[in-house]
Amino acid sequence: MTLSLGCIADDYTGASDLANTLAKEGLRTIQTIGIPTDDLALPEVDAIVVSLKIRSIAAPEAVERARASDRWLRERGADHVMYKICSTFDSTDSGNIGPVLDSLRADAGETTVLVTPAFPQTGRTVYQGNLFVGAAPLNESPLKDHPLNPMHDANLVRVLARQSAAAVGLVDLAIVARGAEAIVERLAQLASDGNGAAITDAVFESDLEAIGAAALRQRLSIGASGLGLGLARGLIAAGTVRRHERTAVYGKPVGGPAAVLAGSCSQATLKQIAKAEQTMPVLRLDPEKLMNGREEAQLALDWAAERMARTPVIIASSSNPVDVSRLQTRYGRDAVGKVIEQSLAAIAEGLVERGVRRLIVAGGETSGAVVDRLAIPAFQLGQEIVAGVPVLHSIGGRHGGMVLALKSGNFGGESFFADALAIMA
Ligand SMILES: Nc1ncnc2c1ncn2[C@@H]1O[C@H](COP(=O)(O)OP(=O)(O)OP(=O)(O)O)[C@@H](O)[C@H]1O
Ligand SMILES: O=C(O)[C@@H](O)C(=O)CO
Repeated sequence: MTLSLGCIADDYTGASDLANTLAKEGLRTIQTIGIPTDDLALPEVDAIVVSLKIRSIAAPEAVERARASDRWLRERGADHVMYKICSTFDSTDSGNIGPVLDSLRADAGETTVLVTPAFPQTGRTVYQGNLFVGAAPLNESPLKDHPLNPMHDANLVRVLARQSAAAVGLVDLAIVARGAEAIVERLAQLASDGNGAAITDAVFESDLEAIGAAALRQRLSIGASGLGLGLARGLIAAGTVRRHERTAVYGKPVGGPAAVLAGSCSQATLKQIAKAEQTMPVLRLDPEKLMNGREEAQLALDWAAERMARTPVIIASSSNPVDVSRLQTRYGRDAVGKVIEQSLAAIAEGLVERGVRRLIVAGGETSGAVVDRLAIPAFQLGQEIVAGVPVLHSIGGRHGGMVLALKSGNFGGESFFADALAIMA
């Protein structure tokens, strides 16, 4: 297999978001969980998205995993590798976007790496280096209260410069609007001024097309699904890849009981749980009890077992920002995140042992913990549920065919869970 595009995603929901975009744009794409073992049979594809769980771990480990994935993708023919980050630039002053950028840039021998988290389909736009979530600057959006990486600065030139050893410049919208050649020229100018990275403005899909065409002249780019759209269109326009309609991969419906696990505390997920509560049973876990032992997870499984033959069930740890911050002050942010993720992963395993084969997970870190626990090696892309969230069909793994949806915390409308269940046969 010779890849036309290699991608590394810093979390699993982000990976399925990107894989969905690439498939929608006509690239035959699969999502792998980490670097697959040699014995995993993969179909012929144009792009692979290697999903990592490195957004919130220590920077040196994140760097090591990203570099290994980059080497694996390039050995399979990928001339261009995109590092997929969150469209809300989720990170802290110690990383991990900057440190990964520095190391992949050195490995690729790149001068100035193009960086843009813009994804207009979900309301993420970048203007004069400032990231907007809908109409709000990043630091005024719900991301200011994120449990793991609260975002307090919308100016990405500043944010990235705090994390990276490289100087960071800007390719502004006026240049982007002039097209790919103007972007390439600006990158060359930024390189000669000593910049190792360039935050790139984008508001419309046409901006992303110009950005994609310019980025393909380089070996490395960093961004969210909007950049993926630009790269995919660029590869097709250049004739490197032939456009493929997304094919049905599903075979027989897997059927059986269905469940939703939510660890995301984003406002979107909180609203989706509240809406679903009107039509299906929801168990709200007590996070304090989860911190203090295993019984809460066992009780959740017993609760689900009584109901799931009749109806899909939702089990959620999600809380509002005040309760999240109270728990974190008591036990520490990392410990809380980890314990709750592992509790939800244990519940997922128990549900699957009890026959669940259709599973929706809300939250990137949560999805990572669940998919790792279930040891699913890769996914083929199914139908899009909403922008950024596809149906995923497992490839390999010890539980046979499963259908999953890994929902980024902030994605989807209020009726997301019911909508997803309706198409996850
Ligand atoms: N009640 C709670 N109190 C504190 N932390 C919680 C609670 N429930 C879940 N968490 C933790 O909050 C974090 C949520 O992160 P996760 O990535 O799963 O969701 P998200 O950030 O909304 O999604 P995404 O990364 O896709 O945008 C996890 O580490 C989870 O364990
Ligand atoms: O880019 C996004 O917003 C999502 O794919 C994501 O990465 C959230 O975890």
